[in-house]
Amino acid sequence: MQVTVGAQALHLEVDAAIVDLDGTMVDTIGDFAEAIARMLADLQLPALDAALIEHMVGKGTEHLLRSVLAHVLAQAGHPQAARPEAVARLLPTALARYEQHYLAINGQHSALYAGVLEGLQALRAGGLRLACVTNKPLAFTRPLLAAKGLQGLFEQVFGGDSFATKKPDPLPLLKTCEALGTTPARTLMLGDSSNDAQAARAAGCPVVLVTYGYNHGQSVEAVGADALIDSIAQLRVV
Ligand SMILES: O=C(O)COP(=O)(O)O
Ligand SMILES: [Mg+2]
Repeated sequence: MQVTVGAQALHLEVDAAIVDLDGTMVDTIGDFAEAIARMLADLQLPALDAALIEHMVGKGTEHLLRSVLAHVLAQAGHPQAARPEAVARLLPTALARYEQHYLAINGQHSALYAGVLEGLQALRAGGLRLACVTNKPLAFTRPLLAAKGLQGLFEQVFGGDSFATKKPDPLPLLKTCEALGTTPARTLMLGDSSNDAQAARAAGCPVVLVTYGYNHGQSVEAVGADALIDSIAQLRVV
């Protein structure tokens, strides 16, 4: 079917859409900040400026916690040469504490972006098939989708630990197309960051990015998506 993008001239011939989660459907920075704050307190490490978290989200939990620990140690004046070793030493406990805290607060400090529910429901009603592919661990993803009333929209849900690699590697998108029985060329990637765009390009999927997400704190203008939208409700099946 044909999907139009707001008032733009672009028409996409697609059968399905793969939708990213953090920064695209749900503003989860508050959840990340809370779980990180509790983890750092457990490890008796100083707190992190919450504004920095947005720049570190997008490549999964381990990458996030490595970035957080490196930053906190640097702030505390830990010598640079010894930092990788200190991060590696702290990481297993940090991961365990973080996972426990994240699961306890999942969804409580996060909110759906405007237009997500209506936009996705309209796409579904128009016959577009939907899958969710996130770099978030699956154990965090399913309860969050349920808490925000999104779970029924998706035929397939995959997390950052569902496959051998995460976005920006194309494998999660290729595997999702396989699961849906669609071709990448007719499967739209809808995301908020360069990870989504790079994965889509490498897989051969068209890609539309939202302008309000994280993208490592940088504008999505330069990422090279087929289109940018301010709301998922701008996508329409015609
Ligand atoms: O948890 C992350 O690192 C980001 O997840 P996303 O792929 O849903 O943006
Ligand atoms: Mg995202």
